[in-house]
Amino acid sequence: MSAEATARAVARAIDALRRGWPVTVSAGDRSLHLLAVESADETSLPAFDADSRANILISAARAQTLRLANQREAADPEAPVLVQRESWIDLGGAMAIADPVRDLATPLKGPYRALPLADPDVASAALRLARLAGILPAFFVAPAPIITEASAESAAIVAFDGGSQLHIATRARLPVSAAENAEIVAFRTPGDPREHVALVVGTRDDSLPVVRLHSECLTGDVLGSLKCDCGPQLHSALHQIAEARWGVLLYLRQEGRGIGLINKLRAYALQDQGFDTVDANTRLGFAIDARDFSVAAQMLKLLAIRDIRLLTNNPAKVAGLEAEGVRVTERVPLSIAANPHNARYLDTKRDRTGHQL
Ligand SMILES: Nc1nc2c(ncn2[C@@H]2O[C@H](COP(=O)(O)OP(=O)(O)OP(=O)(O)O)[C@@H](O)[C@H]2O)c(=O)[nH]1
Ligand SMILES: [Zn+2]
Repeated sequence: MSAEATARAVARAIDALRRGWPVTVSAGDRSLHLLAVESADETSLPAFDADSRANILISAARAQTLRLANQREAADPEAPVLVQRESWIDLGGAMAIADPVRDLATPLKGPYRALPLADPDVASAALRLARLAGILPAFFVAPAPIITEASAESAAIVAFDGGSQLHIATRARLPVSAAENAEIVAFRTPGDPREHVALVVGTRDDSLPVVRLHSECLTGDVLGSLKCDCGPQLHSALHQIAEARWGVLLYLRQEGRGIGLINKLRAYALQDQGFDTVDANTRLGFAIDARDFSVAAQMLKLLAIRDIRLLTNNPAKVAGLEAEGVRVTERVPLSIAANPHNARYLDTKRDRTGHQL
């Protein structure tokens, strides 16, 4: 299959997962037939697994909270773990395994036992697919081969994130309140519905552009959430770029550090229970930061920009760009005054995710 065909297969599998349809993830002749726990219901589950024998695939990070009786601790929080299906684990029980927000309300049953995984690479790709679909990383695994709605290859799922075949779809003048002289450039990847954009501000010349990589935050960017610093960072970045000779704001559709809006809001519900932003992601079964900044490097390349001054407090953004051949000649900090609602979040970024101010 061509790269575009395999990417399309991944897109179909993402769509199927969100609709609650079973999918197959495979590598060569090794396959897992899966039904997402989050989108399963009283009709789809018995159709998928008539004898209630489907084991449940989750990530190591989530398994750690569930305290599986015989699990060895995995170094990788996103490593796959297969939980043995016990007779008392019905759909509600599976949801309690999948969704940490319910941990306080549903005192967890147990003990849970881990089973050996025959194809950990295929299972890992399945967990990654759940993240791309913006659902909880938890699946029923069919005990025997079945026919599913969509089938994706594990290598294509891994490649999907990188924005292969990214291209400029269109561009237009877009005067904004921070800068009347601006142009919006829209990017597209076949098969990936996330449309990233760049706002090129000012008139390009030989000087180094000031660049900001901004990951989408609906709550902060649009609703003015006080829980994070995204909205003020977005506006401050636009003004700083406008004050420079020229520059670019890349608006990356990586809501919730790449776990999607609904999973981010689940992380907020966990923060209401007392967990910080790092532990909330881990309890959901995700990495602390699931973003891939190589797509930003590709966008810069398509804009013919190689050397930049980068507005950020996050060294991972500098490293992510440099690994893809962008030269960050200077990191310019972007600090925002704290408020009572985001002070802990900003402290956590400084203390636990290496942000520098
Ligand atoms: N999962 C999760 N995502 C969050 C949370 N708070 C904010 N975000 C997301 O974090 C991203 C904001 O990160 P950025 O401002 O781009 O980058 P950063 O890593 O903080 O680095 P800077 O460049 O220093 O701002 C957005 O996608 C937000 O939706 C949270 O508590 N949990
Ligand atoms: Zn935010």
